[in-house]
Amino acid sequence: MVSKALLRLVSAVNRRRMKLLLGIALLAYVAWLAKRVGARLLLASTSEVYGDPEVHPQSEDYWGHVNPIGPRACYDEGKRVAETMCYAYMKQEGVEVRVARIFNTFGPRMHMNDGRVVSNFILQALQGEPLTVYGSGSQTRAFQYVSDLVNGLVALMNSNVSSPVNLGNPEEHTILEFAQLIKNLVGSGSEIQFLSEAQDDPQKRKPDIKKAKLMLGWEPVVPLEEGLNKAIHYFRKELEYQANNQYIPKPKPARIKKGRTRHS
Ligand SMILES: O=c1ccn([C@@H]2O[C@H](COP(=O)(O)OP(=O)(O)O[C@H]3OC[C@@H](O)[C@H](O)[C@H]3O)[C@@H](O)[C@H]2O)c(=O)[nH]1
Repeated sequence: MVSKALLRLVSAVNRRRMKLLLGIALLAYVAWLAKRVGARLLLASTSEVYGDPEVHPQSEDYWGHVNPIGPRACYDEGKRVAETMCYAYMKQEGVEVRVARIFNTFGPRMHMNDGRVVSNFILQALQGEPLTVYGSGSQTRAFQYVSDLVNGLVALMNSNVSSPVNLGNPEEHTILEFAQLIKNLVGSGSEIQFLSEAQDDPQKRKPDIKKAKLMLGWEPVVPLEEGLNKAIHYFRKELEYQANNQYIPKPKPARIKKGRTRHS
């Protein structure tokens, strides 16, 4: 009876809400398991907990600015509640937790269908397709290479820092600058196509990594262009393996406001 009702509930929720519910249920299970076996728990949290920030750059003591009913809310609030649960388990059950707030990360072996800006732009540039910039492209991001993140996570797990720590590369660029950089690195003749802005898209994002530097002795070492060249090499090879070489990443429609497409 209960399981039928649960099945109906699960089938009624869409994928995003499902992710939120399953994420919370899984974390509760993992935290319980960590307590049982005395393990240290790592939460891969995110810069999305800061939402569309009113503080710049974002340091760990900033509480964030998230729209709780917007299209990003399931992800953002899911990660926020995951942090809440970790610290409740730490205080009440004595579970050791480490919380990494991970900023935009990229590198080889990203999924072709990932949908995030790095893989979209590289795949579009490699195939001579327009690079799809959402909104004016004046919003900023700071991208870290995957090996820097891995080193940061290892340092965090080996540390005694139980409060949240930002892991990201503070080199900040507008998305338009980023599109032009990728075009140049690929040597692509693609045009830049401006699409409607994504709803609740954070307008500025850059990690304050003073805490990671001081308490973990960590900072990113891979320059943006070097990391991008490695990612470009990877995607070029992947495309060669595609049967028809016709894969074109599509902008994520669910997060784009309805409106007319503009061309540069
Ligand atoms: O094709 C695209 C894709 C994205 N964008 C823009 O590029 C920026 C970055 O978008 P992404 O989807 O790559 O990533 P976001 O910064 O929005 O969120 C990300 O950041 C933190 C992680 O935890 C999340 O998993 C990830 O979604 C946004 O401003 C977005 O609107 C484009 O202009 N064109």
